[in-house]
Amino acid sequence: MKRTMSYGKADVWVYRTYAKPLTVIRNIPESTFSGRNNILFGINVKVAVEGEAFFPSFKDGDNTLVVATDSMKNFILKHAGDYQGATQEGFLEFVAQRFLETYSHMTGIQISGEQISFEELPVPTNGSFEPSPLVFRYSLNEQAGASIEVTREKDEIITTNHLSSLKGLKLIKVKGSSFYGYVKDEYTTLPESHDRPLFIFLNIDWRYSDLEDARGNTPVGYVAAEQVRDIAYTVFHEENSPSIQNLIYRIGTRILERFPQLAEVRFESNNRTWETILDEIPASQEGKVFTEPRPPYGFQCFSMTRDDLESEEASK
Ligand SMILES: O=c1[nH]c(=O)c2[nH]c(=O)[nH]c2[nH]1
Repeated sequence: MKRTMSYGKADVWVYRTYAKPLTVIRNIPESTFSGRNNILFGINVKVAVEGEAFFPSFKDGDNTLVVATDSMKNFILKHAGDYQGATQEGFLEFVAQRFLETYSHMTGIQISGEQISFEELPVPTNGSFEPSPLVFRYSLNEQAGASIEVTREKDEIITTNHLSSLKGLKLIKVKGSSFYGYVKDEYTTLPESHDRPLFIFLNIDWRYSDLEDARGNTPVGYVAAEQVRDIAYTVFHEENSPSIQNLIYRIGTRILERFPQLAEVRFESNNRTWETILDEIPASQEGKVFTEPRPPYGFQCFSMTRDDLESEEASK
């Protein structure tokens, strides 16, 4: 069995100003997103390096070949200035390739990032409002993520894995969700609900058929996390859900329909349905009062490929 052995640096906060803008995005009906100006390109990077050459550092305390993780941090930051592209995926792959080119005893790099989002702020400009090109607001909302694996094989450096993601999307739908018809046995205490305030946390991952689209180097090939977010909330808005399981299936179907360049979509959802405290408020048409649910929470995991889409279309 292959041993686990890697080391690296996490929480490498990279802020690059005036990176190449991300333009030419595929237009989809669910989203007004048309690109990122990348005036601020911020990523929290984690890198892990692999190589048999590091074994003596673990076994014998021999640091001869150890590249200090502090130097890895500097390496990442320095290369943020050299990156010519417009996407997180492209940047991470670029850095990983440079690591293998620079240090011949490294054989594999696993690198991931979470984009730090800075929101545009409208400022009065020529009689209306335009986004300030100078001041941005740090956002604690959902984030775009990416992970890339690059390996040395003989004399070649190849990218062996990639995944893009949207992390921590939190959506509440105040009515129009149900959950009933499930198994009833001696363990069941949950009342059926025909209209619940459905609060969900979503992590969505997607994989491209062709990595060149993920790099952002092909016209309309890149799928922005903002567009995936917009599809997720639009489907939630449009359709009444009988369960989170079915909701994520429908979101996945829509994502695969809109983006033929994707091979796979994966979900991890959390059920954070609010607890109802007051079902009716006197003198209010339909107001209620809710609070946070008590732990524990439920979750769903599901992955879909284009085969699911084809069988979905065949059954229509
Ligand atoms: O959408 C849901 N799916 C479940 O499987 C489940 N189980 C549960 O208790 N509540 C819910 N909600």
